[in-house]
Amino acid sequence: MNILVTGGAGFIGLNFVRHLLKTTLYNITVFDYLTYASHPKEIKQLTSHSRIRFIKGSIVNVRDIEAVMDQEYEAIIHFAAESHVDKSIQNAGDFIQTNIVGTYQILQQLFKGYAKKMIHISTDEVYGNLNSTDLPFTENSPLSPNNPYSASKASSDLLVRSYYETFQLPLITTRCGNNFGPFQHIEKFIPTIIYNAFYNQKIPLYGDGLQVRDWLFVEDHCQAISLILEKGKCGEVYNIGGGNERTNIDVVRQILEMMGKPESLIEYVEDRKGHDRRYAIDSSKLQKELGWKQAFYFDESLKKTIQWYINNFEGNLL
Ligand SMILES: NC(=O)c1ccc[n+]([C@@H]2O[C@H](COP(=O)([O-])OP(=O)(O)OC[C@H]3O[C@@H](n4cnc5c(N)ncnc54)[C@H](O)[C@@H]3O)[C@@H](O)[C@H]2O)c1
Ligand SMILES: Cc1cn([C@H]2C[C@H](O)[C@@H](COP(=O)(O)OP(=O)(O)O[C@H]3O[C@H](C)C(=O)[C@H](O)[C@H]3O)O2)c(=O)[nH]c1=O
Repeated sequence: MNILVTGGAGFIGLNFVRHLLKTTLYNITVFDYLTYASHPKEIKQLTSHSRIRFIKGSIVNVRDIEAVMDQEYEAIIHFAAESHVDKSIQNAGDFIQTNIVGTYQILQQLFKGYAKKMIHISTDEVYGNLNSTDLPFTENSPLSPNNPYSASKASSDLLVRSYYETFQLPLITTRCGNNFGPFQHIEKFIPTIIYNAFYNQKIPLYGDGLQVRDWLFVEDHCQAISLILEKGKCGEVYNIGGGNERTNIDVVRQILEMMGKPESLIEYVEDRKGHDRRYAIDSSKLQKELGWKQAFYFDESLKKTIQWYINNFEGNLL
């Protein structure tokens, strides 16, 4: 059976491709534009595997997508996106193109019958901001995005919803929290902390550092997507959360402690514009309906992640 993974050279996509290789016998096509956030070397290595093929192209370009639609797929797992909030605040153009227009182009291909279903990978950021006393987001929470990245993802979610309702295309949406783990780009928070701490540089902490994120180890995320691929119901949305709410300052302190580095490395800097205060996810639908269970604890996964980055810094691999 064939699976198409868009954005399979990025952080979560690459982890997912490796997860599929380990746990299934699928033939996997990775379709990725190889932007700055991708891992071309890893992808090159993976293509030595007989069950992996790589096609470079953009989801915005119809010809590129058509080149990939040369066989039937059991499913498309759609990760490809511009993913960094700070970048979207500086310039939203690529986010509109890739996340909205790109998703539209992929949806259009589904009419041709090349794929039996598509899982659209989205984010809890589409639900917007929570106060400290609010209950975690459920799949029924209203969409209320606050930055250009999350607005572009919410737009793509609504397109997916409309293509299911209007055309009955076989579509599932997942919304997860902040992922962490190997292969995350250095621009994101946890890799930034590890990198700066490793090189004894100041660690920028936005605003008062009391913003809360709900952290999910990427391997738990991959396992959840596999389960949804196997048992998920078309037309549904599934939240995927780690149940690990932490303030940003606590995450920095924990990493510094694990790395044996001083708290004096922390530098409070200007806050992100439109900075969401808190995200938290209720994953009970996924747990009750599909039997999902997390396999990894936050502290152990964080240690593993730190070690992975240190190995890569020491080997000059990043
Ligand atoms: N990282 C997180 O914490 C997180 C949380 C929630 C949801 N998500 C979602 O998960 C998905 C993957 O996120 P990530 O963190 O792995 O992102 P990433 O930025 O690490 O990787 C994105 C990948 O998409 C590729 N890509 C970008 N534009 C493309 C285009 N036009 N055509 C084809 N490929 C293109 C890039 O080359 C890269 O390999 C995204 O849809 C993101 O919105 C991420
Ligand atoms: C890079 C950086 C970040 N921060 C703060 C900003 C946030 O409150 C938190 C995490 O930031 P990051 O940019 O890593 O992640 P989010 O903005 O929460 O977004 C991430 O999680 C969602 C779900 C996605 O969908 C995004 O794709 C993913 O990038 O740390 C700092 O204080 N300093 C820094 O240098």
